[in-house]
Amino acid sequence: MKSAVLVFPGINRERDMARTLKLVSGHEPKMVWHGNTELPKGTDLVVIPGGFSYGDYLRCGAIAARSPVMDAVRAFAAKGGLVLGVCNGFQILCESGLLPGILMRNARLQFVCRDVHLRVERSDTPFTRGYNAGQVIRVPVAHGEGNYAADAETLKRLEGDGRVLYRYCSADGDVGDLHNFNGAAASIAGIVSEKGNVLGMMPHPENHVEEVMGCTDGRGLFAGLAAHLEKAA
Ligand SMILES: NC(=O)CC[C@H](N)C(=O)O
Repeated sequence: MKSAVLVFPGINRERDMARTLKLVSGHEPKMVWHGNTELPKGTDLVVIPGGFSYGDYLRCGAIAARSPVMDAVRAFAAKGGLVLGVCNGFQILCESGLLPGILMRNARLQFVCRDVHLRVERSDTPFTRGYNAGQVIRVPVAHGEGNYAADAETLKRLEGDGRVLYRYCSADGDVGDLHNFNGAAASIAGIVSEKGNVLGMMPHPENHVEEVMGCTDGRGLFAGLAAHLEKAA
């Protein structure tokens, strides 16, 4: 696995992400500054981490989405390269047009920082193959703008094409509104692009990968990616 972690001014989760990528895959990722116009040679996974790029001014991710490096990411994704965006990374992917829809302010207009449960909707993708379909995992969230929204036609297409990979739920997998803490359409926590190679998700799986973190449920996502890329290599 040859991953690249993008770094924008104000991003603050890039080290957590790099540490997890190394821990789970055994390979050190390359850190890539936003002003770069190229990705490191041989990159097979681009990761856009969480944080507060450009202080969340304008809208979360809106300014970072216009960075020079995003043209390289667009070209990489167009060729089928795997891209993972977590939290601010998901917002950047939506703002850059790599994923449909937007992340609005949380329904109660408050920043939410706590563990939540996610239901893994399918296991036959590079981003979920470390889990079983229907499995419930516990991961942290920390965001003010995670309320996923899209027009009715887009939501219908996402559902119809099986592009919702992660959904907010209760500890036993109930996806009722009660467990949809940020008001996201259809309790959406993570979606993939039409070709299935770009995933954006609001929760932080990279922060639940070791016993010392209190939970290892996030590990499956990275283990699955590493297994997928090793097989492809
Ligand atoms: N953890 C994050 O990436 C936070 C994203 C963004 N700054 C928000 O508050 O919504």
